[in-house]
This record gives sequence, structure tokens and C-alpha cells, in this order.
Amino acid sequence: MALERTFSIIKPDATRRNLTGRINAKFEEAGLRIVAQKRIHMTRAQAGEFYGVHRERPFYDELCEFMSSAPVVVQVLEGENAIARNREIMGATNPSDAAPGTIRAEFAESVGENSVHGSDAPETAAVEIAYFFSGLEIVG
Ligand SMILES: Nc1ncnc2c1ncn2[C@@H]1O[C@H](COP(=O)(O)OP(=O)(O)OP(=O)(O)O)[C@@H](O)[C@H]1O
Repeated sequence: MALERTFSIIKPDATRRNLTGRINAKFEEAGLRIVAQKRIHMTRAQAGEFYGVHRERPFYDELCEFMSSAPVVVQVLEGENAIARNREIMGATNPSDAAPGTIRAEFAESVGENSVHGSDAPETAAVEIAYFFSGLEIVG
């Protein structure tokens, strides 16, 4: 299978606790290569646009506040089946349901403050990568 790329965010709860390196080690141990990465502080408007699909959900405002509350690390991960592989090592949205050894089982604080985001399909990965990175920022 060809290499695939996915988009990832290390969320504010994790950057606040200085967990970027430990989370990146999990990606690399799982065979995912970090091909682009930068630390940004999202505005409330950017967070709202990024999570626009959840606009009608009861947790939308809380989610947008959280995502713009501190810097995040946005990343492009590459590997075989990168989208599914990343979802697997992230673990379930709610850390209390996440399988042992997954990022959320080890690091997430709650269903909202759950340390990482990962694209769920090729179409969303492409849109999310293009939203945060220009082609020139990604080598090879
Ligand atoms: N019940 C909830 N209360 C608060 N925040 C929530 C709740 N459910 C989801 N969220 C937040 O919204 C994000 C998006 O929800 P979604 O159901 O798409 O989960 P996901 O696909 O596992 O996560 P992500 O899209 O961030 O990778 C979650 O990662 C979490 O931060």
C-alpha cells in the first residue's frame, strides 16, 4: 500500500503539560513519520471553523474555547494506512473507553480535553492539511 498522510493536532491539555515529545514518540513507534509540524495558537474563530461540523453539538462552545485556550502543535503524519493507524493509536474519544497503551488512555484528561485530534478520512485529511500547511512547508 502507498504511503498516506494524515493531519494531527496535539491539543492544549497536552502542550500545557509538555507532552509533545512523549506523544510524538508514540507516533514514531507506530511507524508514522512526522513530515511537518508547527506550534500555533488558534484564535477562537479558527477553532470554530475547524470544528464547524460540530456546530450543533452541545459541547461546541466548550470545545472552541478549549482549542483556543493555549498553543497546539499541528502536524502532518505519513505512513502506511496513516489515517487508520493514527486513529488506532489515539484511542477512543473518551479516555475511559480508550484501549490500554493508546495516547488517550495514557495522557488524556477527559472526553473534551483528550490530547490529540486525528483526521478520520482521506477527504478530511486533505482539507485539514491544506488549511494549516502550504505545500512548501512539507518536504518530499
Ligand atoms: N461529550 C463531549 N464533551 C466535550 N467535548 C467533547 C465531547 N465529545 C467530543 N468532544 C470533543 O470534540 C472532539 C471531536 O469529537 P469527535 O466525536 O469528532 O471525536 P474524535 O473523532 O475522536 O476526535 P477528533 O475529531 O478531535 O479527532 C473530541 O475529540 C473532543 O475534544
